[in-house]
Amino acid sequence: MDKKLLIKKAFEAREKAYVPYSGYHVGACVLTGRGKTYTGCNIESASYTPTICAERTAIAKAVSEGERDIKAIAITGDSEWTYPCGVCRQVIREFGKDILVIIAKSQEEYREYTLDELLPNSFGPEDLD
Ligand SMILES: O=c1ccn([C@H]2C[C@H](O)[C@@H](CO)O2)c(=O)[nH]1
Repeated sequence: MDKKLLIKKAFEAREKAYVPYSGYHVGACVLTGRGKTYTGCNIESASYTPTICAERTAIAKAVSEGERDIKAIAITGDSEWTYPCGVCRQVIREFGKDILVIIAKSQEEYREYTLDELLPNSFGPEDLD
């Protein structure tokens, strides 16, 4: 897995963030089992609540292209370390507990977690079997 490439793509996606209200830019890049990447940025709305986070933009792009086998997601934002919000953790969880979540401060400095570490004891699709 080319983690550096995922991080680079997340940084590029962050530049596309549409954030007229918060001014807070976030970028994400998903890697799938077939080796494909899908990027996302946050997209805000004048009525605020429809705002979609970068992570969910990237996941929506992957899934809507038929790619549900998500292996990793790299995230970068305007904080030194930008961690995914609770809603995004749950959305990532939908596609697996072992997904690698890379929180990137820069191209060189990043932290790695499994989704299960970020959202322990989670509720997921198996609960509805
Ligand atoms: O993990 C996160 C946290 C926040 N945001 C966005 C939502 C909103 O546009 C802005 C400020 O919350 O950052 C993300 O995209 N991902």
